[in-house]
Formats: sequence, structure tokens, C-alpha cells
Amino acid sequence: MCGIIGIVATSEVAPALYDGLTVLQHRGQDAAGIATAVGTQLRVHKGNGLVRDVFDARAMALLEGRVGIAHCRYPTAGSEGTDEAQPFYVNSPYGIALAHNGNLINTDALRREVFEEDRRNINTESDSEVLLNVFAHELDRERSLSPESAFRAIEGVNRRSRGGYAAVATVLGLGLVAFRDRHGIRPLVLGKRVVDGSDEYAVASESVALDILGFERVRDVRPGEGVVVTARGELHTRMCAEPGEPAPCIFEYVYFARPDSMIEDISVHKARMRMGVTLGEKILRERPDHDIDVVIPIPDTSRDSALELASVLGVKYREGFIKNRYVGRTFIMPGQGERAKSVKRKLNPIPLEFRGRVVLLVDDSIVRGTTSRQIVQMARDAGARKVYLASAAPPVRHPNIYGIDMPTPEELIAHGRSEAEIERMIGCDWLVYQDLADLEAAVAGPKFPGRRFDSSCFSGEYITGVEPGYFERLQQLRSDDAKRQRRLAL
Ligand SMILES: O=P(O)(O)OC[C@H]1O[C@H](OP(=O)(O)OP(=O)(O)O)[C@H](O)[C@@H]1O
Ligand SMILES: NC(=O)CC[C@H](N)C(=O)O
Ligand SMILES: [Mg+2]
Repeated sequence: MCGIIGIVATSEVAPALYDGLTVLQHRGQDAAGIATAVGTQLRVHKGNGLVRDVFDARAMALLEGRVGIAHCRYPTAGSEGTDEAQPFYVNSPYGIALAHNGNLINTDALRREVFEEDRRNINTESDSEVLLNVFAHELDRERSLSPESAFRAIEGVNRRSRGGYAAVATVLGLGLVAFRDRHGIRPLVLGKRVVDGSDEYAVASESVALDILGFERVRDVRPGEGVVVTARGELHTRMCAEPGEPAPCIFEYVYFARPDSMIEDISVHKARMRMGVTLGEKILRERPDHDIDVVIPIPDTSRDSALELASVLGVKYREGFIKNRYVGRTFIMPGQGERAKSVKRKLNPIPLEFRGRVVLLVDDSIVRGTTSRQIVQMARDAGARKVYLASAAPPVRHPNIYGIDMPTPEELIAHGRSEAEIERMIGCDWLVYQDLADLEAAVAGPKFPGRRFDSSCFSGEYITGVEPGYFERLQQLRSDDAKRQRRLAL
């Protein structure tokens, strides 16, 4: 899952883009980049690493301009190489830089089309470079450059592209362009601030980026909608696709987004608290005579749910694992070896919270099972009498194809396994998962009952449909094994 942000201001935007990226860092730790428009030039600086490692004073000085976009990357396509860091750039028409969060599922067909019919070169394996070239080609068909022509180009993109995408672009001579796929799978939110009487706008993956930059959250960009903010600060919006059924990704609420963000008018923090309540109620239903002494969250993401769950059970909540704040998120690391090592470096138990106790560990989700297997063992080693495990999300049994890098069913611990088998593999005394209907109701909350989400990694239902052979090809390209081979070749 990547983080994107675009800003049009009345003063230099690079410092704000940088600050915005630092609060979107949890969405992608592999690479980062900023592109700004100044006069007739696009300035781009990008590289592998965390935001703070990619930019230094020299790079920031280069990034002049009052219109710009930025990206932090967690790859779902292509390699982890520097040349696939974003934003991507094309010099024609006008000069366009684009940053993308999501994953296209018709990349191969589009890549062929772009080369054979649009006669454009794609230099990397990245789906985002394909998306940029589709947009560039569609814009090139227009006679002039205006918000209207950009909207028609976005219509073209939406007609041709399938998958999950939220994108920001800067087009020389126009300003900032942003768009979102017709199901709104990936998030994108619009913000506004007034500086010395002038309007300034920003779009970002998460509202937390708007908050820290002093932009007020106006609303989410609608599924299929295009947004243009001209370099002079005029906002234009238009629907650029046949309306599709909205299906925002539920995994944003489960794991990806920061709790202090609002997505689709739903507070991520509140959604997680409600997940804790419904999971607690399930435990009370299924194990009314439970013997749990203490509820312990697996930091960071599960905290909101664990606290509420403990209160529903009427059991005390304790922080039993201390997280090394200098180790990043482990789930979004590229290789299994690195992920497994990082859990140990990241979490350390406080034995007195475990010794002689029956503990219920709570995590937001169990994906590959890397975290839970180690954590359960750590709890036992720290002296727990019994170790139970609760997951605020249902079993992840199916690949995600819209921007979360879980492409290979065999790598998912729950794929093709019953809950009893998973329990045995994880080594806990019992395991409880949230039911999907409860998760969806918890996220929708009282304000949006019955709202539909993209829950494909739990249900196996893909709102875009999937071409035959797609999963097999994805697996060949993106399994941990394939990634290891590619890294060796770099
Ligand atoms: O079953 P797994 O494959 O281990 O994946 C699931 C775990 O990974 C994530 O934690 P992560 O360390 O990435 O981030 P966090 O600190 O935000 O919880 C998530 O919160 C789970 O703890
Ligand atoms: N997680 C994402 O949003 C990834 C964006 C894009 N598919 C890439 O791999 O760079
Ligand atoms: Mg975690």
C-alpha cells in the first residue's frame, strides 16, 4: 500500500510534501519521491529507503515550485529497484509526473496496448508507469490543455484500466490532477486551507496528512471522480466514469491506515474500537466461562481493538510487549526472512505481565502468521500459563490484488486450512477470529449500516472480476520466492 499526496499552494510546496510523506510512511517504507512543477520544468527526486533517508537539503532545494506530488512506496508490482520508485515522469504531452497507490489487474494487456497502439515506451515492470502512459496518451489526444481535457483523459484511463487505483499527477501548464478508480477501492481525500485570502488545496491517501499540514478535510474524492486544481488554485471536479458500486478496501481499516485518519467519513480509530467490541461479544458467546486473566495487544495496530475487547470481557488490559520504535512495520517488508527477523527485533515481552497468567493476545489480523507464531512462543517463554489469540479480522484466505502485497495464497497461513489447523500451526491454546459480517458491520458503524466494502482477501469475491490465469501469473511474479530471485538479479 503506498501513500500519495499532491498540493497546490501559493508558496513552495516541497517542505509540506515532505512532512505529509512522513505521516504516510506507515503505508510504504521501501521508496519515496517528490515531483514539483516550476516554470517549464518538472523536478523529480526519488530513491529507495524511508522518507528521511531519501531527501537531504540538496534534494529539497532542487524541488522548487508551488505545485507538487509525493509518494512513499510498498511495491505490489515490478521490482523493489530505485527505477520503480515514484513519481514516474513522461515528457510528452507537456510533461507529466504521476504517483499511484493501488494495483492494476490488466497491466499486461495495457502494456501491450500502450506500446503497439499508443506507441509509447514503458521502461520498467511497474503498473504505475503503465497508468501514467495511459493517462499521457489520453491527454495527448486532446487539442488543448484545460480541466475539461484532463477530465476526458481521466475518462479514458477509467475506460481502459482495471483494478484499484488512486493517483495524483502534476501536468505542466495545468496544475494538479487526481483521480480514483470507479469502485473507490483505494482511499483519496481532498483538503483545503486559506492562506492570506488565497485557496490552497491538497489531496492525500489519508486525512492525517491534511491534518498536520493545516488543511481542512473537505471530503473524499468520489469513486470514479476526477479532480483538477489549476496552478492558480482553482478547484474543478467531475465524475469521469460510469458509477460503479463503491467498495473501499476494508483492510485500510483493519491494518493499513493510521487510526487518526478518516476514510469515507469513517474514523479508523472508531472502526477498530467497534471491531474489538464485536470480537469481545463473540468470545462471550462462544466461551462464556473463559478463564482469561489479562488481554494483551500486539502493538501497534491492534491496540484500539484490544482495549475495547478487554472492556467487553471485563478483564484487565495490559501492555505486555514493548515495541522498538526504530523498527518499521514488519508486514510490509518485502521478504519473509526479513519479516521473521524483524518481529523478534521489534517486540519484547515484559515477563511480569505473563508469568502464571492466562493471556489473551489480540492482533488486528493474521496474514502469513509470522507475527503470531513468534508472539505466542514469546508469551509462553515469558511464563504464561495459557495463551489464547484473537484476531480482529477474519482469516485471510485469498490474495489481495488491489494494492496490498499478498499475492500468493500458499503464503497465507489460513489458506486452505481450518481454524483448528491454524490454531495448531500458531501453537496457541485457542484461536478466535472475527466473523466477516461483524467486521463489515463494525467498520460501517451506526452511520452507514449495510455499506459495502472490498473484503476480497477474506471472501474471495473480487468486485472488478478477474481474468482467467491472472492469479497464477501473479503468483509466478510476486511470490516471496520470485521476489528473492529478482533481488538477487538486481
Ligand atoms: O501474520 P503476519 O504476516 O505477521 O501479518 C500480520 C501482522 O503484521 C502487522 O503488523 P506490523 O508489524 O506490520 O505493524 P504494526 O506495528 O502496525 O502492527 C499486523 O498488525 C499484524 O501484527
Ligand atoms: N502498494 C501500492 O500502492 C503499490 C503501487 C504500485 N503498484 C507499485 O508497485 O509501485
Ligand atoms: Mg501488528
